[in-house]
Amino acid sequence: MDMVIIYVLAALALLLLILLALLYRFLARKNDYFRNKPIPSLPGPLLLGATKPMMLSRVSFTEYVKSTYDSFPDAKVFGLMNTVLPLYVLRDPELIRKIAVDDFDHFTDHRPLIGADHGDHPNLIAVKTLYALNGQKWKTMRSMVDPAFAELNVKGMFELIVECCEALVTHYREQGAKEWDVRDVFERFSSDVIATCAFGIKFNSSSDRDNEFYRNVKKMMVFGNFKTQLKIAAYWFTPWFMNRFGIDLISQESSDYFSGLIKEAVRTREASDVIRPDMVHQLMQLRKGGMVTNQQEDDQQQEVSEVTPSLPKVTITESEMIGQCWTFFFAGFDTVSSTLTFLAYELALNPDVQEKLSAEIADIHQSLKGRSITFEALNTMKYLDMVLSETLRMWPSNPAVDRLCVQDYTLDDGQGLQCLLEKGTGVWIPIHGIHRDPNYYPEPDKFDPERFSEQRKGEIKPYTYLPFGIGPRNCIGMRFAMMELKCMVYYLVLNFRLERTEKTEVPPVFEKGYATLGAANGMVLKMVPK
Ligand code: HEM
Repeated sequence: MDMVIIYVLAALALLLLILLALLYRFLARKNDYFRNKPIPSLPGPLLLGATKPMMLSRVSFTEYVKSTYDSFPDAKVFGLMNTVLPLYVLRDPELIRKIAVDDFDHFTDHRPLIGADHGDHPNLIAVKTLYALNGQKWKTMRSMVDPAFAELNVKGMFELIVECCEALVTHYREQGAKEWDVRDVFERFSSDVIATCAFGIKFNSSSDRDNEFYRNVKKMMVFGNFKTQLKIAAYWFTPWFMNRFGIDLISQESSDYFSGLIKEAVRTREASDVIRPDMVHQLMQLRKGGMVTNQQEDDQQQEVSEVTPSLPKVTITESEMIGQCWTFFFAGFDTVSSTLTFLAYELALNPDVQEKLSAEIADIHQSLKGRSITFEALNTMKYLDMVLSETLRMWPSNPAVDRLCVQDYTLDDGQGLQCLLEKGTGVWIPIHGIHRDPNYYPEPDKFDPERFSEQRKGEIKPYTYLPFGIGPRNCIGMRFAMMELKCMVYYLVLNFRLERTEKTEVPPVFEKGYATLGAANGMVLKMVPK
């Protein structure tokens, strides 16, 4: 009897060994993906691939993109394994154009970084944001929300942003000349703008420092903790499982709080006919009116118009509406606050640039004779635009953007390089590497807004300046972001001189791991009221 048990156990152990060996062989083959490709590639261990240092949070995403970009100075494209996914890293601007613009229909999707909308579980919100949607659902949603980000509608939100800027400078002026962690200053600002523009509620997080909205934002926007990193890994490896069981990136508590705010705003407005020029209003209009589209109907939410049956009328559901307001968090919180943080840092380190910008702002302020800044006046400020453009070149908040290949594609540079990109593989556009490449930007580590002057901006090679991404899937919030950033910089420089202190970390230390650009230890600067 004992012998039987021993045999069974031995057989099971053998079976396990065989399974492990097969798994090892499968993963090893996968990891060897680029061996027979006509392009160079970066080696890496099984499972973590060449992205190991970033996945183990030993380096920041920004540093990782730069070092890998520099690994193959003569290659137009190279390969690396991002965990178990083969990624083609495009170094050549022409190939970037081909993939992200000309042949976009082969690369319409993102990898499932924060989940993929395979089902319609009511718990899931992150996967309903525009960034996470893929395929036809993305196309339909993008064309629906596009008008909300058009110039006229963005301009409608200008006054709301001015109110946030004025509240911020009033508070910090009252504190006198003092050192501040400007990352914290701008995160509070970013949160107030999202509250007023996307959720329809006013907060002043500079003076009311412990308000519930900001507290909830801070709780939610922590992506570095173990639990969240584990969820992100699970979205990559088993997106269908996460969706099937409704496991969202956002905790249930945060989801309930923010969704509740939007539902409440909708109820109040429906009851009172109040019109506020914000995103809730835009999306409510969309819900009421729907949108006529020629796109294929593959979505339960599409209704066929009675008048023109061939043109389905698409409306937005409540959970999709909530998802689009959430987009502001995922896409517009860190991006805006980190750009402002690094802009303030550069102004403190480059007093000549700060002085020139201050002079332009003072001129405009004088011409307004004490009135608040206007949308039109802001857009006449050329030097402000140059300073912001240079900040976004040196410090793009998204160091790289990705695309997922949805149909086999032959990459052809027209000069002998031909390489098959299979469906399911990924593509990276290494923005930070390109922006710091001396071939495109001489002295790339120098903060020099003159690169974007009327005389010199023509020297910038097409497809080498990509802070907002590229092609039909670029940043839909670009206009909104530029307005928000410029408005804040106007008020900041009008009211304060920014100074470097002993506590200012030069160069800055970046947050480690797979995250957008962020100053790990904050960014201490002195704000001296003028
Ligand atoms: C400094 C500010 C910002 C920067 C640098 C920035 C940059 C980017 C980049 C690089 C992408 C990916 C584009 C691509 O893959 O080609 C993106 C996507 C996106 N951004 Fe922004 N962004 C900023 C602010 C905002 C704001 C304020 C919003 C407002 C909601 C926003 C909404 C979005 C959305 C919805 C997407 C996904 C678009 C899609 O997949 O169709 N962004 N952004």
